[in-house]
Amino acid sequence: MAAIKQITREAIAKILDWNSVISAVEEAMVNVSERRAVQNLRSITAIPKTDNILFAMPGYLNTDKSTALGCKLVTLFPNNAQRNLPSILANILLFNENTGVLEVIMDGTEITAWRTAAASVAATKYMRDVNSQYKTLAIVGAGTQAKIHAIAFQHQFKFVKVSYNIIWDFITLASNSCSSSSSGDEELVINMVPISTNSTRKNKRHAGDIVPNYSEEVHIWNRTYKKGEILCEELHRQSKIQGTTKEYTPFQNLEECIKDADVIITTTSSPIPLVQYKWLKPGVHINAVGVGEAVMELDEETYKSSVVFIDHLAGVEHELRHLAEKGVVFQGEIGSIINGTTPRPSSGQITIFQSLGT
Ligand SMILES: NC(=O)C1=CN([C@@H]2O[C@H](COP(=O)(O)OP(=O)(O)OC[C@H]3O[C@@H](n4cnc5c(N)ncnc54)[C@H](OP(=O)(O)O)[C@@H]3O)[C@@H](O)[C@H]2O)C=CC1
Ligand SMILES: O=C([O-])C1=[NH+]CCC1
Repeated sequence: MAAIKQITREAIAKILDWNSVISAVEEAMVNVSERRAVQNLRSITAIPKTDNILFAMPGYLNTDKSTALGCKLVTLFPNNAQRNLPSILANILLFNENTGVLEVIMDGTEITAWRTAAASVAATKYMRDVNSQYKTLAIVGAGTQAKIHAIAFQHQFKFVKVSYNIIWDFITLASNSCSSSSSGDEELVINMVPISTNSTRKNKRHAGDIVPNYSEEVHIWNRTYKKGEILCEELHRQSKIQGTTKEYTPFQNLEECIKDADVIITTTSSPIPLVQYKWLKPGVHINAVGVGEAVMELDEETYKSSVVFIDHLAGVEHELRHLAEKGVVFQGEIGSIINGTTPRPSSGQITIFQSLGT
């Protein structure tokens, strides 16, 4: 038998890019919904007297483009941060579908991180109106998923509101002479500011100059505030290197963090609800990503007052039975919105993508 090919985490990380991962995940979601992909219930082995879990996630795909028989094995060890290891570690095994011979073992840790964020991106794109404007993104948590979601969402949606001040020589704030327009996902707001009060004068700005202000529109709340602060600094540094100068703000208070958000992403292992319905802005979209034996990031009222879509119906019926028993209705899979068999929710409704994973 031929040697098993091994693909390392570093090799995988080099070839991932957002456009490819997002479109592959969207295609996978459609394949799941059209039952071209065989995705059985995953097995969950909870290790007694710990919070640790081993997931086995087998699958088979047979489409015009590709066939694959594989199994992802994932460990969730929530206290791994103390050991300087990721909480989620994954390996993917690929078999020859004619002989059953194991051909490839690839590291799945990076793929799991990117795939999960790409699924939330796809859900946000398809559950919301195509013309939605996104100004404020709030992320709950500051671990691996929080960081990769921040990067993926900035790639896809650009959540930063840019306002421009035009410097004037005279005081004129007549609103009909202010112009406002939008381009893409960014909002352009032109404010007229009398030059006598504009501090940029000492920097030799001239009347008529347009001065960009970047407002801080990515909010991050974390149980351990310091880690949220460190993540914000890291994301800000990275965006500066890329020349995009985005701002990320850490919050001490969760309500303050999420109350103005257009999109919220929850990425924690909290066993008690963090997000409360009474704090939410009408029409907000939530991607609920935290998953585990007892994880519950949104309160019951939020689920019951929202349109809830998921990634894999059978998996959700099995693993989130407790929510269904409380009356939470799962409307369908994201794949069925992407392929056009289910309409996207109407705007104004609070929407939730409850992610389980694959
Ligand atoms: N849906 C999917 O497809 C996937 C889901 N996941 C799930 O996403 C979640 C995050 O994973 P990952 O980012 O890798 O994990 P990390 O360990 O990197 O981050 C965990 C985050 O959860 C926070 N947290 C843990 N316990 C609590 C609590 N009781 N109350 C509030 N916050 C808490 C931590 O805060 P602090 O810094 O204070 O410790 C930290 O911000 C997990 O539940 C995981 O199972 C992961 C991959 C795929
Ligand atoms: O998709 C995935 O790999 C996981 N979902 C929940 C924990 C791991």
